[in-house]
Amino acid sequence: MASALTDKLSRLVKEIRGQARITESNVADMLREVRMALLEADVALPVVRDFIARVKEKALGQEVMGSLSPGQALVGIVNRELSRTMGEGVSDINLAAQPPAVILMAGLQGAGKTTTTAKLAKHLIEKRKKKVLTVSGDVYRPAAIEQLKTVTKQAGAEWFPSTPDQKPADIAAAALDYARKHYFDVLLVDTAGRLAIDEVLMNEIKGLHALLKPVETLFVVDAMQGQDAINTAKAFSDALPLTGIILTKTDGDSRGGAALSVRHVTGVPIKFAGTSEKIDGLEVFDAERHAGRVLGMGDILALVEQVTSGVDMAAAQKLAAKVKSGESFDLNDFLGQIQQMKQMGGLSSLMDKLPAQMAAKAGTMDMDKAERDIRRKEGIIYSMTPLERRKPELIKATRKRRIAAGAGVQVQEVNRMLNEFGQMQDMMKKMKGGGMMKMLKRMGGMKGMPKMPF
Ligand SMILES: Nc1nc2c(ncn2[C@@H]2O[C@H](COP(=O)(O)OP(=O)(O)OP(=O)(O)O)[C@@H](O)[C@H]2O)c(=O)[nH]1
Repeated sequence: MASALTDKLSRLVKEIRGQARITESNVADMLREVRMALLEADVALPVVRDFIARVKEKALGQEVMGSLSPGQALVGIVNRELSRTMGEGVSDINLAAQPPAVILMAGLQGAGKTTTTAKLAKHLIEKRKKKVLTVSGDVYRPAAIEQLKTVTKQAGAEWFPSTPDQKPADIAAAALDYARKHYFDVLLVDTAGRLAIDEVLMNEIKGLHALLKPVETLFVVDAMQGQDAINTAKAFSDALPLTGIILTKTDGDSRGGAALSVRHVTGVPIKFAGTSEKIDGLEVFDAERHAGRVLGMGDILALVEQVTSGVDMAAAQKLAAKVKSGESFDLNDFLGQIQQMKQMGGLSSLMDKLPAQMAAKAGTMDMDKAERDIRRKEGIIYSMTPLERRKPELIKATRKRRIAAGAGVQVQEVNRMLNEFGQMQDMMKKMKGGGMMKMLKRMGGMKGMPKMPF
């Protein structure tokens, strides 16, 4: 799905290149694709509509900078707007209250509240150096209290006992009293999972909120939850003054569009993301990374930007034309290619941006070694005269020794470089195209990669 969208978008990026402005007509198709991508990622329809309208408003009439096409500029706007929407106000847990600061956890059944309560306890102990007490107000699911006890122990926090025959309000009051008397900094209150349509249970959690006056009321929501997330979030945020969202199960294979819907209707920040079932599987929410995932593009946008901003298009095209016309590829051209790659941030930086499956294939290469090798080659070429760069076959043994000394390498290395260069020249003749251009174009043709805009 992800690569299909990337393919579509990059095709459209290519189609509308060469126009100086973003207009209604040149981006209509692209916006349609973005809309489809968001719907496929389970973002709720009203949220998609609103989002597209905002992007359009931002984008229309915008001048397109430098070598970017309107399509590329638009993809950039979409991505930035998506992360801005999800990322604004992102912050750690607010503990600015007379201790104990109470944190109330709310959400649907199975959203991951109990697990997340313990993860949060661990986070507050380790990162904020707090003394943390947990308590379960879930008197409906018999195993829930025991589950919280077990995970609290794993987190290294203290657990306050409760039993299924107690009222949640009584449990909460007793826990709060205990936390005060024993100087706890934070009291985490886990609650029963409830459906928003269950009025009795919704009233119960409202009562808990009134009693505990929590500094944080966190809505725990499963990233795998589809279109319905918007209704759930709305009902919870109507009933409770939510202060933040924790998105769980982001390690699942959903595209996590629920995040955008939930953020949109509640207006509160997504503070953390659950990344595994384990106790340490909690991360501060990274809006940018999540935006890429919702769009299904990974770091591809960054790569497009890097490639298009780094490559001197004119030089690359000249080189391609030169080789195509049968003129020979010389060491000056080779040097030019090395320099272009450096401008793009070097090999390892390019590799970092590749989609996971390609990066895994490339992972067997020793990047540091490859980059060192390229730098040495560059040094060797710099020690040659312009004529030698054009016609390396003229280089005699004595000159080779001089060149090696100039570049600070062994003569064998100069020989190896010249041999490799010879092989490359042969390959170029066969390919009838520029090396770097060809490589980029090939990358563009690969699954999951954008077509290059030339
Ligand atoms: N993979 C993954 N699993 C998670 C994550 N968070 C929670 N889970 C799992 O989701 C399931 C439900 O989690 P619970 O913490 O029991 O959910 P709950 O909201 O307390 O459930 P109720 O008490 O029934 O309302 C458990 O199997 C957890 O291990 C996460 O971030 N990633």
